[in-house]
Amino acid sequence: MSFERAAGTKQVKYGTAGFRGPANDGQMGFIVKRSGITAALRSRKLGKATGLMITASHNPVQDNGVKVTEPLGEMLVPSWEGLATNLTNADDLNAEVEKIIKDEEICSSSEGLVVLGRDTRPSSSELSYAAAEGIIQAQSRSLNLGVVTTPQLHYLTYKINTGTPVFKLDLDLYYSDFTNAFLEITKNSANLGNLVVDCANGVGHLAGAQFAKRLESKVNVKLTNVGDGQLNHECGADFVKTGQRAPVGSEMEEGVRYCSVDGDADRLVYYFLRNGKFFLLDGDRIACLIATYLQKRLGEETSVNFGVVQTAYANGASTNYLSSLGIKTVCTKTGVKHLHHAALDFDIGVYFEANGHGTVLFNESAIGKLEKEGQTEILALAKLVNQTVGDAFSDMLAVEAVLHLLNWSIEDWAAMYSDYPNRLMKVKIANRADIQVTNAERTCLAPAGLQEKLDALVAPVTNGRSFVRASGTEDVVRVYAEADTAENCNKLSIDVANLVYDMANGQGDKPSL
Ligand SMILES: CC(=O)N[C@H]1[C@@H](OP(=O)(O)O)O[C@H](CO)[C@@H](O)[C@@H]1O
Ligand SMILES: [Mg+2]
Repeated sequence: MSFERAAGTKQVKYGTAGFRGPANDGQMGFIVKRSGITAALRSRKLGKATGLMITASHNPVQDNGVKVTEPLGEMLVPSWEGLATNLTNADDLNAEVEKIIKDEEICSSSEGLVVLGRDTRPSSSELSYAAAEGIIQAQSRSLNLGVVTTPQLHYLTYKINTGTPVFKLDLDLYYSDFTNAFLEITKNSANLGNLVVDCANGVGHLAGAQFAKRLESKVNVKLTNVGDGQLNHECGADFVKTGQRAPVGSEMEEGVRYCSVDGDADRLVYYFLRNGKFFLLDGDRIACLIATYLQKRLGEETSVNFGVVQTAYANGASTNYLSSLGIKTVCTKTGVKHLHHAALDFDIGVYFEANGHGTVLFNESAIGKLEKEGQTEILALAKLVNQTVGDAFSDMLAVEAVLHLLNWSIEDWAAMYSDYPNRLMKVKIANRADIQVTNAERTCLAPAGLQEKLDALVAPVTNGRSFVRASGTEDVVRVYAEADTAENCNKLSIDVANLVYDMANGQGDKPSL
């Protein structure tokens, strides 16, 4: 694999999920190497360690990708996304690096530190050499964690910047922090029963095995899709959420809780058999479960300001459920960095994308108020969630803990509300940049006139809701529709998809179900 960029190579853009693409078309080597340079320069600029994760998450095994992490585990700041894009597309790499060093006033004698991790894809190991090459070239050291989940990389990057010495940085820190928090919260509980975890044939099986062993006294965890099949193929959180069905390898039984993580273990969805039928509990439900718990425990007199952050893809029934309880909700653009940012406006911000990516953030003021109000249980929960980023395993432990604390079965959780029938479609158009949106992606500005026509299609449909936006990770326009019945929902989504196809230079076959 070459780590150099050939002149004239097509331009790439650092997007919602960093850089992603096929692992074997000759591009990913230089993209990852140059991301190593970006992460190193960012580290030198801040005088703190940054992180670099090689993964393409839920994408097929042939793909790969790379993302840079800020020192406290957040996603790369937007201004540096632009620098990452320029650096990766530069014909003259040295000149671009010099330009960034000058513009960002990076001290020439500074040295960076980049915490490096990778998933289990066959291409990831070689790509980590590309990353290391870039990091060294940019006058920095790399600390290679080897094969880790994305949230483990974020968490350990955070740890190294908050006092843990490099020589003590170890995955055991991650496992013990979260298992200790779980054991503390559940110390008075009996065994919590059976939980089957689909590991998507990815890196999650390593984390899953550790948690299963460390928590065996409390919950009987059984792992499936542990690397014996193809990564993300007919399994994993994305497959289960999109297809609304169980992954391969799950002969589902009544009375058992099931969950799936994705290829890099930062997304989680639950499911179970309800009256013999598959029933999905997605990111919206996880957010609602945690918010319900917080509201019950905080009570009416609390000074803690908490709320839930969603995107337009959140099922309308979940938003209605939260507002019926008087819980504040905010809608942001798609992409966890937007949700994370909005969640910081609350003392306790619960944020989840419908697809199962999310976490709960507790700010300093929340911790102070919780201590004053004697909320030891919620303080224990704050230690159980990985606040750096969405983390499938920490979220799984949080769900298990909250169900226990509420004394709820998975049936009780499912009974919170009934999802409105919904459908997500993809439409291929000549240039997806032609679709311009605003209002947290719920209103389309261009092409001119599209929104008015879309409104006219939605107006007659009971509980109808629909919006369109260009994907940040695929070359498609996404069409979302919701309605009172599956039939109305299907019709609305097809109508809106055809509207986009007709008004925005649709390519290939006309959309159909
Ligand atoms: C509808 C949907 O699920 N969109 C996903 C998807 O983004 P798009 O911009 O829609 O391609 O990938 C993102 C990165 O994983 C994730 O944050 C987001 O929720
Ligand atoms: Mg992922």
